[in-house]
Amino acid sequence: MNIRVGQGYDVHQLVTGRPLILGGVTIDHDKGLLGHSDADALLHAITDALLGAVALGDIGHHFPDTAAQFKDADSRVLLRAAYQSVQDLGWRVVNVDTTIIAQQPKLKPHLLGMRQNIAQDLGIDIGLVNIKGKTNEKLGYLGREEGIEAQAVVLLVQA
Ligand SMILES: Nc1ccn([C@@H]2O[C@H](COP(=O)(O)O)[C@@H](O)[C@H]2O)c(=O)n1
Ligand SMILES: C[C@@]1(CO)OP(=O)(O)OP(=O)(O)OC[C@H]1O
Repeated sequence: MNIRVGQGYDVHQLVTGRPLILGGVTIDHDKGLLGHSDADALLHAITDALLGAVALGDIGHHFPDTAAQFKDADSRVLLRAAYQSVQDLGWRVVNVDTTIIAQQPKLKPHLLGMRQNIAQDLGIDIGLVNIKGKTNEKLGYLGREEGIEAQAVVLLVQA
């Protein structure tokens, strides 16, 4: 059986006047993430993990932040497109494990919705998608609520 592992990371700045979107869920908060797209750091980390597992580069290579077509893009669309490229090479996701590092807000009430979105976009059972929320114990730029970081690991098997 052929298997592959992929790892992804993303961070976006938290600013006023932007919506906070993580895992495709819009979270009520006084600040949101800044980016060329909707700046969904969690979905970007998963997208990079998928692409990384099959040596297809990274999200910026496939969806450049210089391209007008990706301005304010829905990161679920980018995730699905990246996963299609992975599937076209004969691979499918076994499971996804992720961590979001956010000093605020509390993510726990939103995790189920995020998992549902990701499971739907990858066509897998929700039990194969995990999201862990962490503060940064008030340390550094994450602890000062200047940004939110996400990390992801995916396992693929040859379909
Ligand atoms: N933005 C966050 C951060 C954390 N949680 C939950 O709180 C637990 C404790 O977090 P620490 O960073 O203090 O270890 C964590 O395990 C999460 O369950 C959260 O929901 N949202
Ligand atoms: C997604 C893209 C494209 O809209 O823009 P951003 O929202 O800035 O996100 P980033 O994590 O820098 O990833 C790559 C970009 O090309």
